[in-house]
Amino acid sequence: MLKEKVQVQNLTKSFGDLLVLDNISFNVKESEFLVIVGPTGCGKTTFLNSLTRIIDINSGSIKLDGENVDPRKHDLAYILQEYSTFPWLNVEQNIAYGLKIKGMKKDLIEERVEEAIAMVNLEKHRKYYPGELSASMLQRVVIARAFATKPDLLLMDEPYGQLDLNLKYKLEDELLKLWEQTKTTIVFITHNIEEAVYLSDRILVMTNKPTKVKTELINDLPRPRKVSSPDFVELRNKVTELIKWW
Ligand SMILES: Nc1ncnc2c1ncn2[C@@H]1O[C@H](COP(=O)(O)OP(=O)(O)OP(=O)(O)O)[C@@H](O)[C@H]1O
Repeated sequence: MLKEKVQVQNLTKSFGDLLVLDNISFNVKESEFLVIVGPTGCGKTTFLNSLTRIIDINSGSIKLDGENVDPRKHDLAYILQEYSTFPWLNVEQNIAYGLKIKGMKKDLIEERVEEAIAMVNLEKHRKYYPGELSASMLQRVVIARAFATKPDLLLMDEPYGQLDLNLKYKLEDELLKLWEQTKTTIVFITHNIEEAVYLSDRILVMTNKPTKVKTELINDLPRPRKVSSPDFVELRNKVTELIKWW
């Protein structure tokens, strides 16, 4: 039995009179790939900001490994839609940045950077600056930087939302490979139902605001998944029916 890594209990958040997150509870198991899907404006960002304590919540709790989540204590890695590389740092330096901030020793930083560069096949581009890299390479730098910290939890908010389809598929496959290798616990938020079915172990479907967990679906389709297989299409249609925010 895998242990519960994240426990969200009765999480409620409002801005003034606007109730955004309405008594949300769910758990994430260690090494699980959880995908959250929900309508635009349902409070994804509010949820991520609550998790990382950027904003205060009204009530409830978010626990990581049994303790109240605390970015100073826990290693939380974020991958967002915007490429958040530092243009004045090269690939190696970008990957090392978060490790330096954590005060890690130089030897360990070098080891982690090497490992991460190899994981995403950026050996030949280690001295390149972001302005010299393609979109796919930039995304790999961001991924490498996140995995280099060996995070307790990796949070991904629509990371591939703006990429063209072929590139998106390629990066999704790379992400799955890294996830399988590292057994990282991932919470991935998306509007894209096909992406949710392709990636997830479990899908959490959220309602419109005030947002609650509408339902959850276990996704045990065998990997690698084929988007055209009947089982895939059936699950995709099921999630689509459940969401129907349009
Ligand atoms: N600081 C704030 N003050 C007031 N209202 C806010 C604040 N932050 C978010 N909101 C409101 O909370 C609701 C949820 O916003 P949030 O940005 O979390 O949604 P989202 O699901 O991330 O949106 P999208 O799907 O567009 O990315 C919105 O109605 C938004 O206007």
